[in-house]
Amino acid sequence: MKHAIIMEGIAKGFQHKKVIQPLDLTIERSGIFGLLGPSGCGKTTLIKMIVGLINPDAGRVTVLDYKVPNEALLMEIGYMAQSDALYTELTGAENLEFFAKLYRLSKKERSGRIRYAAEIVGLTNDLNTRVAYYSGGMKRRLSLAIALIQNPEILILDEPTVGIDPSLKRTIWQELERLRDEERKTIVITTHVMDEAERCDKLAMLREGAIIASGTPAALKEQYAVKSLDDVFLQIGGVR
Ligand SMILES: Nc1ncnc2c1ncn2[C@@H]1O[C@H](COP(=O)(O)OP(=O)(O)OP(=O)(O)O)[C@@H](O)[C@H]1O
Repeated sequence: MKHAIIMEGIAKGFQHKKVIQPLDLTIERSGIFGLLGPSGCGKTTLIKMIVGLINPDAGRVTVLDYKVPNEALLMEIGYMAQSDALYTELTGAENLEFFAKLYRLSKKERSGRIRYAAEIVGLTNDLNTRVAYYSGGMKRRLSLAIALIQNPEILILDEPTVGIDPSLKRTIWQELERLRDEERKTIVITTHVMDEAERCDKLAMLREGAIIASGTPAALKEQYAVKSLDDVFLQIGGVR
């Protein structure tokens, strides 16, 4: 299987407003794919359709050869949403334990995966604190740890590093690259941050629900004859 994600003829509207124009998108296995575009262009809507959280009005989504939605796929997708869905009355460790159990990991697997995920997001020393006392950034990090917990084939991360300090951001990116290189994982991220976009293998740029450019960061810069992805972004976001 060459492609992890195939979207064909996908369209979506909310209350008569077209949010995703009919579009096709394929995402290869084992790579980091970035979705870029101005606020409100439809990035989150698009990834929610990959995860199976919302149904497209038209078209078909296939993930790892399964037609979405599919229950078996839940095990294979780690999803970090933009808003945190955490149990604030529980500690960080209890949240991780809860999700690890949901994915039916054995006791031994659970403790190993919790240790790993907490380490990656720098929460090892805060695991026994109730999430109600976490800062915004700590909650984001816990959400990322939950996305990693069952060791999924595909990670879908909606602005994963917002509110995360530069040194931890570096650790997280190193781990995403390791997951791609050593474990052949597929990672899809949305971002507004251009240095992150530079690290993606491929990008799709969205505007008003349509993909208006896609390719490697280098190819996009060449296409728009500019030196930085910021300039590509500005042209796409600004020029109509
Ligand atoms: N459930 C909904 N009901 C109505 N409108 C919605 C709904 N979800 C999204 N929208 C609208 O769809 C458009 C695209 O939203 P979406 O969240 O996909 O954008 P985005 O590119 O992820 O934005 P951002 O970068 O700000 O997160 C917006 O105009 C938004 O208001």
